[in-house]
Amino acid sequence: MGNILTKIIDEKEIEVARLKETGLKGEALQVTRPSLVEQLRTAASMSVIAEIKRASPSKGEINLDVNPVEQALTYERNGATAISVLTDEKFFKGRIEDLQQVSQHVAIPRLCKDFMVDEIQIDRAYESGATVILLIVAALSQERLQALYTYAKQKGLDVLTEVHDEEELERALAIDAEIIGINNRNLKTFEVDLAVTERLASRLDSNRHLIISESGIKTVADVERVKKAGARGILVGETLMQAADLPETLKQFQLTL
Ligand SMILES: O=P(O)(O)OC[C@@H](O)[C@@H](O)c1c[nH]c2ccccc12
Repeated sequence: MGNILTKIIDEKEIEVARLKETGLKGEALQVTRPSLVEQLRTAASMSVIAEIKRASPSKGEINLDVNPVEQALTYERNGATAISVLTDEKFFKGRIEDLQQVSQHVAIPRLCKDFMVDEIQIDRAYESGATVILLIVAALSQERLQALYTYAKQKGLDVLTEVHDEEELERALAIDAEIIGINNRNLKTFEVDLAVTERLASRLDSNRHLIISESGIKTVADVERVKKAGARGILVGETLMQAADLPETLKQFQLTL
């Protein structure tokens, strides 16, 4: 306890209370909503979920001046499977408006990357054009995990269920999660190790579960490594936000499966 994840979750509870007071728009953006599951299942090459990430608690500033729409369009043009938009303001310097704008400009799936603790955040993500939400197993009781998962699926959203160790993986399997994100970064200590993907993916049937390796992917060798472990997709933020040649880097990561 006393780690960054607990701190973020405490902050989210406050944000949710505020959100409930203000209320939502009550109308969703009229945008196409392609299925990420479908894309992952049929892809012949490594799927890249490319992230819009200005800053993070572990790295500080990453790219504060980014234009989210321009960045998302570059991702889409160069073969990204989906766009991940960090919408947390306090710790990641994102905003929900980034997701709204990106959703109006790209046709590929959009992941609302935030710390979901309440249904109202899922409603807001949907209104803002998301097609996928993230659920972090470490941040939720089993009961809340199940409830939020069911709620999101009922709205037609895909769910990326994030795990970091064996116990969390068991909990993800218990709710029958289909897309499993293995986070190489420990959200409590910030330590990054691609061996986490290797260890946890070896416990999964990669035909049944869609495995996404998340965080710390920097080189084509890293992509090779998680591909060998059974990943169908990778979630990449920092490396793409800081790439000297973004189109080239992004294309290189799309290894044939
Ligand atoms: O910038 P990286 O190391 O490529 O990581 C991207 C993504 O995996 C990371 O942003 C992330 C994974 N899970 C999260 C949960 C909350 C916030 C952020 C994350």
